[in-house]
Amino acid sequence: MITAFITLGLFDILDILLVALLLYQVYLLIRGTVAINIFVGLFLFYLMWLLVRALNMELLSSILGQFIGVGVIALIIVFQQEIRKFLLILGSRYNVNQKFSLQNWFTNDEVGFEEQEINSIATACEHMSKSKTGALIVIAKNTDLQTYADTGKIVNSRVSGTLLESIFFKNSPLHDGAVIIANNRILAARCILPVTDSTNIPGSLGLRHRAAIGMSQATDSHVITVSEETGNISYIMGGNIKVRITGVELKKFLAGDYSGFIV
Ligand SMILES: Nc1ncnc2c1ncn2[C@@H]1O[C@H](COP(=O)(O)OP(=O)(O)OP(=O)(O)O)[C@@H](O)[C@H]1O
Repeated sequence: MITAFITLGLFDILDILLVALLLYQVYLLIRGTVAINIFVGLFLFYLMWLLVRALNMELLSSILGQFIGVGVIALIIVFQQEIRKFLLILGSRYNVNQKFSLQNWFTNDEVGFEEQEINSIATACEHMSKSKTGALIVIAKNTDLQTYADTGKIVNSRVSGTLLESIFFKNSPLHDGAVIIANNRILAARCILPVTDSTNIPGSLGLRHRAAIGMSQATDSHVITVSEETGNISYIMGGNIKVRITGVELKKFLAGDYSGFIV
């Protein structure tokens, strides 16, 4: 044991750091969800197995060992959704599709949000906030949102504040569900988003906000909500929600997160 510590090399330290980083990322991913309880349960189970093995309790250790033996498969089944989310975030953060796309190597036409479009989204949200018109707007980054757009009605129109307001107008046939903005266009309306299973969301926030948080966890897109009940504007990204923001703050967030961004 002591020898092992004495021969601790550079790669061992790197190994430990990488495992710590991995565990931290897993913690960030499952923090606030029911998965954290399962994770703690499994960890305690593993510690117990180590303990009974160290105490040479043959029978118990072989029974627990049987479970540990199929542990990896059980982990994949239990954490199926989290593993999917982790790979999705990893894939879209170091983006695969766009950074390495041949098109980017040969063309220089970055399609970012123009200030005018950011302003029109923010102004529409301000108007809807004043009139207490509920809204749910997803703005794509790297992740392809076509599967989500397919759950609604395709609009495929230039980003316009007036159009956003008309879509969410209470009597409009498209007002229910979410609008998805991608590639600088309003791609679809009436879309259904995945609802988060996080347990640490204030009870005052209903399904619209839970769907916005869920979408920001499942993809790298950022989401805006306007509450029908309070008129509050919220900005959601990576599972975190900034509630009660002003139109000016919304413009600032959008400008920071999307200006010059290849969408
Ligand atoms: N999974 C979902 N995907 C897309 N839109 C959804 C989803 N869930 C709810 N919504 C939209 O949110 C609307 C309001 O839902 P709800 O009142 O439960 O949410 P809320 O967070 O309390 O919103 P508000 O503060 O506006 O009342 C629904 O009518 C629907 O348009």
